[in-house]
Amino acid sequence: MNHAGGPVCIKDLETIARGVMPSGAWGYYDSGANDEQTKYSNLSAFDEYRLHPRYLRDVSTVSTETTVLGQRVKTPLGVAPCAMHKLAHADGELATSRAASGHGSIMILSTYATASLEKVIAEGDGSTQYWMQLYVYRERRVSEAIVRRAEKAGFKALVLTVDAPVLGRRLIDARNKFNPPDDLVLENFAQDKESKTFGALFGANGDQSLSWENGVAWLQSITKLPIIVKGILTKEDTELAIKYGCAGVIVSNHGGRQLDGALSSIDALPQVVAAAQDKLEVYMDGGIRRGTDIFKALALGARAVFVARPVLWGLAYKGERGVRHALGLLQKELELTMMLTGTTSIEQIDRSFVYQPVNRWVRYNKRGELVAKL
Ligand SMILES: Cc1cc2nc3c(=O)[nH]c(=O)nc-3n(C[C@H](O)[C@H](O)[C@H](O)COP(=O)(O)O)c2cc1C
Ligand SMILES: O=C(O)C(=O)c1ccccc1
Repeated sequence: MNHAGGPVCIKDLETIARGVMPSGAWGYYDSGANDEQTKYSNLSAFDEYRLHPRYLRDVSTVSTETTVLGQRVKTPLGVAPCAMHKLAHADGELATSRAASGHGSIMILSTYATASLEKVIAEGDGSTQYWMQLYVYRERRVSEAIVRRAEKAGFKALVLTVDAPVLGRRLIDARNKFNPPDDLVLENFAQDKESKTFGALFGANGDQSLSWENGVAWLQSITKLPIIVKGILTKEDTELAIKYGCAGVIVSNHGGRQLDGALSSIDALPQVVAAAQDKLEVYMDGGIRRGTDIFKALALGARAVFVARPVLWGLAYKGERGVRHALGLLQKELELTMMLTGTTSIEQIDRSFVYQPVNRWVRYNKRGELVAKL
């Protein structure tokens, strides 16, 4: 592929990132769990929804402004939490933060970031909301310390990831025997060399006995920040999130990296939206690579969406400028989709703009190529 004129879509960025990243780090970013069924179905499920455009509606001005947790954001497209941005570029999360800040939406910072949360938020210009992602440790003091720092630094919400009581098995990483390089520092909590292996992060430190009571209710008891639960795929868990006073849920399967065979995010979204009944906000991530994907998720009831791998690919391509490029491409594609569907504001995007996936006829093969299925 010729990228001389610069990448024109997220797929181009993926190809470039694959070419420039060391194979171990690339494998870690790219991989899904086991057979990667869920990773691929996050992508192919979007293709099964078709759009229903309306015309002659004056689309000369389009705005993507909306509100999230009661605050205005320029766009409903944010950055999902990802561990270790420094695997992609030496500027790591600081570069991502500067790019996200210009973009004016939300950046969720991973507990396993390679820059401290104070430094990351200091790169923001005030137009972006920062949310802190948490893995809750057996040693609650460690998690509480991160909560206190996030509160003090100005983070607007806590995002509790619930789909990783144990790390999913990623075969590429197993083959590469991949572990974070020694010189990467996870700056948000103290660790020694041994405790930085993936096994230790999730085994020794993580709390596999985490529950709604000792996790979510505990967190509610120690902070006033809104709590968002990330990794919800069912109406039952959405009802529990309401019962436990959460401000929002992120419909997500962790980019297909945890339970292989889990429902794709876009397919899980409608049941979560139905159960939410406007009692909490519903966001989603997983497989967003096009403006049309964002539009479909909004049409099915998401208040905002998040992207992970496209941001990492942008970072690998050109640091801050690369992330700007990735977010800019998606933003432009969203605006184009709005104009071509006859929608000029986010509120106008509703279910009437998507067809239900009655014909499940599009599939990707393992190489990510489109194959039609009867
Ligand atoms: C390399 C990588 C690291 C991730 N690290 C975290 C993490 O630290 N915490 C978390 O909640 N989710 C993590 N995720 C999951 C993402 O937040 C997100 O749910 C998912 O990747 C979205 O799908 P997408 O990559 O198709 O956009 C990670 C994903 C990737 C690809
Ligand atoms: O890779 C992931 O999906 C993830 O959440 C993670 C974070 C830190 C270490 C290992 C895995």
